[in-house]
Amino acid sequence: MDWAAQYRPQHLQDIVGNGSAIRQIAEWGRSWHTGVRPLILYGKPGIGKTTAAHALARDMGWDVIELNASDQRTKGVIEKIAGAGSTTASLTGTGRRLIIFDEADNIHGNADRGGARAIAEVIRSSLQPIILIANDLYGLDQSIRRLCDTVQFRALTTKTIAAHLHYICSREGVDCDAAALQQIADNSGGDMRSAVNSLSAAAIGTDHVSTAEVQTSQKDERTSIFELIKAIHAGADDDILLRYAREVNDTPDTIEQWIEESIGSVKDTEDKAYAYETLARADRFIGRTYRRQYYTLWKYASALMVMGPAEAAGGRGIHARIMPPERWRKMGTGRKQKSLRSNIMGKLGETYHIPGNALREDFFTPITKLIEADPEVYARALYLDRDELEFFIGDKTQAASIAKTLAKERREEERGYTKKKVKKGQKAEKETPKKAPDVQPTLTAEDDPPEAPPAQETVNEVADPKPAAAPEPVPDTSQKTLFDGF
Ligand SMILES: Nc1ncnc2c1ncn2[C@@H]1O[C@H](COP(=O)(O)OP(=O)(O)OP(=O)(O)O)[C@@H](O)[C@H]1O
Repeated sequence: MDWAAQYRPQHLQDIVGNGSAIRQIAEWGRSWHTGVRPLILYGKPGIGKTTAAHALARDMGWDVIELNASDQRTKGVIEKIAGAGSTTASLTGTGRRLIIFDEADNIHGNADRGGARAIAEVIRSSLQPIILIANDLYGLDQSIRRLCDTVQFRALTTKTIAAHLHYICSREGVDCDAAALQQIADNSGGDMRSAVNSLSAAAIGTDHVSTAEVQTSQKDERTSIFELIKAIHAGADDDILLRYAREVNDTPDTIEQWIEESIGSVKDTEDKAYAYETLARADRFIGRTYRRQYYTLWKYASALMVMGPAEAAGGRGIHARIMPPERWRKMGTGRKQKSLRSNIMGKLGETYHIPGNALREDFFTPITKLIEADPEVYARALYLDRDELEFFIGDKTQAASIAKTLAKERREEERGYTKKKVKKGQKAEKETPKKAPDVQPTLTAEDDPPEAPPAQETVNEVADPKPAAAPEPVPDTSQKTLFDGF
C-alpha cells in the first residue's frame, strides 16, 4: 500500500493542521439532526478534506455513501443512489449514513447534466447528513451553495507537514535528516499527499533519507513520457498510471497526443476503437478545461486518457519504438512549407512587381516552368536558397548542388569586391597627402591668412581622418522582367 493511503488518518483527532475546520466538522456531526444544512469542505488538493469526511463518519459510527466524479453523476444516478440512501434507513438499521459528494465542483457537461439540480433536490429532501467536497467553492453550482454551510481547509504549513513526515519515518524505521524533511515540506506547496508521496519515493531502497536522496528522487519523480507510455501498455495499476500522468512534465493535451500515437501498436481493432473512444472523451474534458479555464477538469482528462488505453492494451506491452506524435512532424513540415511559399511569393512579387493574387493565379505556373528549364540562372537572379529552389524543381540533389555553386560564386564575388575596396581605399590614402597641402597647415598668428578660404569640400575631406569610402554599389532600380535571368 502506498504511504499516503497507509497513513490516512482514521479519526478526526489524527488529522494534522486545520484545527478549526476539524472542530467545526466534529461539532456539526455531534449536533446533526434531520434538517441541518450540509457542509461543503473546500480547499486545495491533498490537505485532508476527503479524509476528514470519512474520519467523521468513522467517529460517529455512520455508514458512508460516496459519489465521486468518476461515477456518472447524472440526475438518474444521483437520485437512485444518494436520493434513496438519503431518505431511507441505513444498512445497519437504525444508524445514519453520511452521503459524500466528492469533487462536487465538477458537476458539468453532458454526463452531469441535471446533476446539480438532482444534488440540490437530494439536499432538500435528505433525512441523512451530507458533505460535499470541492477544490473551488465557486465551481459549485449556486443552487447547491445556497443550501449548505462552508468549511474552509487551508494549505498546511511546512512545519505541520514536516512533523507528520517525521512521524511516518519513525513508524517506517527510516532515519530521516531534518533538512530533508524540511525540503520535502517546502516543495509540497502545503499539499500533504504530495509530501508523503515524495517521502516514500526518497525512501525507496534506503533506510536513511538525506537531502541527496530527496533531490535525486525529486528528479526521478518527474516520470518521463516514455515511462508513462510503457506503463500504460504494460497494464500498470490505475493509481500508478495516474501518478505518472501527474508527474510527467507535460500538459494533458500533449500527453494525450503521445498516447494516441502509441495506440497504433494495439493490434485488436475493437480494443483500438475503445482506446480511441476514451481518448476522445478525455479530449472533451481538455476542451472544457480550456474553455472554462477550470483546471480541475484536467484530472478527469488524465484519468480517462491513461486508464482507457491501458485497458485496451491489456498489459501486452508495447512492441514498437515509442515515437513523438506523427502529427507534430506533419505540422512542422506544413508550417515550414507555408513560410517557404510566402517567402517565395514575396521575392517574386517584389522582383517582378506583380501583385500577390495575379502572381498566384496567373504567373506562378509559367514562372515555375521557367525556373525548371534553367534553375541555376533563376536561382542566381532571384537569390533562391536551396529550399526555395527545391520547392520549384522538386529535386533535392540538384537544388543542393546549384545552391552550393552559387554560394561559392557569391563568396568569391565578395572577396573580389573587398579587395577592390581595399585597393581603392589605399589609393585614396595615397592621394590625400597630395591634396592636403592646400589646406593642411595649421594657422598661427604669424602666418599670413590664406588669400581665399579653401572650398568647403576640400576642408572636409582633409579633416576627416577616415580613408575615402568606396562608392556603394548603385542599387539596380530598373524594373526586372521574367527573362532578365537570361
Ligand atoms: N491534514 C492531514 N493530515 C494527515 N494526513 C493528511 C492530511 N491531509 C492529507 N493527508 C494525506 O494525504 C492523503 C490525501 O488526502 P485527502 O484525500 O483527504 O485530500 P483532499 O484534500 O481530499 O484532496 P483532493 O481534493 O485531491 O481529494 C491522505 O490519505 C493522507 O495520507
